[in-house]
Amino acid sequence: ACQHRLWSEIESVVKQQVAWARTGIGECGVGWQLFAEDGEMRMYRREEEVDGMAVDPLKAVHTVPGITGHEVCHYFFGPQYRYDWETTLEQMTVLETISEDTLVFLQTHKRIWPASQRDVLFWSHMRKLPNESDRDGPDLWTVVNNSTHHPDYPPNVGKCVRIYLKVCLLCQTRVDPPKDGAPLTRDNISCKITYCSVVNPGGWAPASVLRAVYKREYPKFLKRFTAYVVNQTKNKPIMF
Ligand SMILES: Cc1cccc(-c2n[nH]cc2-c2ccc(F)c(-c3ccc(S(=O)(=O)CCO)cc3)c2)n1
Repeated sequence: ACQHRLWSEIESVVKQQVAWARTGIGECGVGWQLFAEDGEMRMYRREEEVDGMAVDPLKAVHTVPGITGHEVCHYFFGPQYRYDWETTLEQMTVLETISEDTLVFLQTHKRIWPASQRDVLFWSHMRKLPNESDRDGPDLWTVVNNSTHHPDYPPNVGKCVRIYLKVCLLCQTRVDPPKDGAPLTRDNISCKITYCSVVNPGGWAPASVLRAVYKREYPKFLKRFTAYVVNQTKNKPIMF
C-alpha cells in the first residue's frame, strides 16, 4: 500500500497525531479543563470555535488492567466489532480496503436533536510503533481515523451533514511480570490508553447542545469500549 494515493497523507497524519497523543496534558498548552473523571479515566477538553461552531479538542487518558494495546486497537479498528460497542452508530460501510491495516469508512450516526443527522467519511489506519522509551518493552499500538473524500460520496448531498474528524487512539501496554517466574497472565498486564479527537460538526449545531452531548457521550464511549475489549479477550490468549 506504499504507492496508494493516501499513503503520504497517512504517514504525515499518523506521525502528527501520535506526537500529539504522546504530549502530556500539562504540555498541551493553556485552556485544557478536566471535564470527566471515573476511576483511572480522565477526560480533558479545550473550548475552541471555528466559524462559530464548537470544535473542542478532546484528550482522554485511561488505564485498563488485563488487556494489551494490540487488543485495544484490534477491536477499535475492526469493522466487524463496531456495532457491538459504538452505540450512536446507525450505518457503517467499508468503502475501500486499501490494505489489511487501512480502511475507508462511511458512517451515519444517530441524530443529535435539534441539529441535522451527521455522517462521516474517514480513512482508518492501524499501526504498531516501536517503544522508543524502553527498547525491550512492549510496542505501542495506534489507530488513527482521519476524514477524507471519496468521489462516490460527496458531502451534504442527502439528509446528513458531513462532519470532519481527526481521532487518535494510542495504546501502551505495561507488563508487571510475576515474581516467581510463573507464566504471564492477564493479571500481569495493563494498557494505558490515550484517545484524542477533534470534531468539526460541518454545519450549524448549537455549541451548547454539542458540548452537553460530548460531555455525556465521550466518557460513556470510552468506558463501554474498554469494557467490551476486556469482555472479548478475557478467555483468549494474550495478543501482544
Ligand atoms: C462518542 C461520541 C462523542 C461525541 C458525540 C457522539 C455522538 N452522539 N450522537 C452522535 C454522535 C456522533 C456523531 C457523528 C460522529 F462522527 C460521531 C463519531 C464519534 C467517534 C468516532 S471514532 O472514530 O472515535 C470511532 C469510530 O466510530 C467516529 C464518529 C459521533 N459520540
